[in-house]
Amino acid sequence: MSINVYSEVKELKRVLLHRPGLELENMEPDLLEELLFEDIPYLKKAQQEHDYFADVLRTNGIHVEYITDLLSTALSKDEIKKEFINEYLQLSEVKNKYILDALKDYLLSFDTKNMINKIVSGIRINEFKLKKETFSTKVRMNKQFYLLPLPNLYFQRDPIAFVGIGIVINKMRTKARRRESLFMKYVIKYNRDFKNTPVYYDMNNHFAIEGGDILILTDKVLAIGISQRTEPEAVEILAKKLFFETDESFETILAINIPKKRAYMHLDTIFTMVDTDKFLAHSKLESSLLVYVIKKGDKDLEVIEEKTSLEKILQKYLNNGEVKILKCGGEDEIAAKREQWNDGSNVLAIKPGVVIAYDRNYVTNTLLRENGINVIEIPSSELSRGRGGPRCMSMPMNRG
Ligand SMILES: NC(=O)NCCC[C@H](N)C(=O)O
Repeated sequence: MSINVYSEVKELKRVLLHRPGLELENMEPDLLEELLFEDIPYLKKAQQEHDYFADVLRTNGIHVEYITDLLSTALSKDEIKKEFINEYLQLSEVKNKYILDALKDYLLSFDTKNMINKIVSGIRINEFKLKKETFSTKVRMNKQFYLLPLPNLYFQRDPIAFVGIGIVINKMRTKARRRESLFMKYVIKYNRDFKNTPVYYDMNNHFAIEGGDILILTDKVLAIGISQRTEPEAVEILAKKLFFETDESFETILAINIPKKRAYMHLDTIFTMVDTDKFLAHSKLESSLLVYVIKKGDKDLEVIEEKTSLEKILQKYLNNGEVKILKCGGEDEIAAKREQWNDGSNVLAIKPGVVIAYDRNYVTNTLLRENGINVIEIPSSELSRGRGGPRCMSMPMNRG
């Protein structure tokens, strides 16, 4: 099934996930801030919740793929495995030659699937002994991990984005997540099912962009958050690529300037599309917005600034007078803050008007239902501790 994503809400046919694993158990309180977590999910329950999510998708006829399986197929030959490990260790900034060599040997001692699991879960200092110890290895090893875990990998929305028939391989803003994009880079390069997928942005670019900031509103209009994680230069590079170097149908990018703070981490933390004319947003979103409208000019990008309400801007550029924005938590201020904290604004549309949402955000879910949206709830005690919802946990590859 080819890559085809020209909408946020059209029928979802194929989606990419990562089932959380031992990487969650390699977090401890002193590492949380660096690893972008506020709490430690209980792995067994997080896996049950995630399996429930995947089952809901399958029950609705959606083909679920796991990133670790796709990578495992891509790393089918020894020399590709070695190339991947080299690049991964480089990105992990392992500089000491003795440690580097030991890590390469250690990783290559596993079969491909277990090697990938090791890379995701992280490698503790007490897992193996170095053949040679020196002053510098001693100093370097005065910590808990050779390689830190990738606990955010279950948020598959962020390291990449499928756009149209192509892929944006993201340069992640934080060191904690930078290595995640490498997984898809190798899938595109070496997994034959993906060999014709054009790459619209590469992780080697200097400027950060994350998939949670990229929303495909229609086949003509994208919304991209300029956020804590996505820089304007990256938006500019992507806009030029899409408009001038591809045959994609996109004509307009609404670059939405959102507050640069954790509570507004990505555009999809505060704003998701639930139907062709309905959106769900942070209750305080509208007052704080400046939107740059980027269009394809004759030779260069044309940019104008819009400062009216987001509803009006969407009505104008989606050419749809009916656009309505529902507020996370409704009119109850405490519920709005509580449910926003638990990713109430972050739902995944699987068809126009049908969304998957966390069960704990019941005020928002009721409001959605009152507005004609069919809400499928999934359990959320543990998954929500990573500060991402159903949209963050999934990367659509095909929407019909
Ligand atoms: N698109 C999203 O908002 N993804 C959620 C990412 C949460 C993760 N703990 C992070 O801080 O990157």
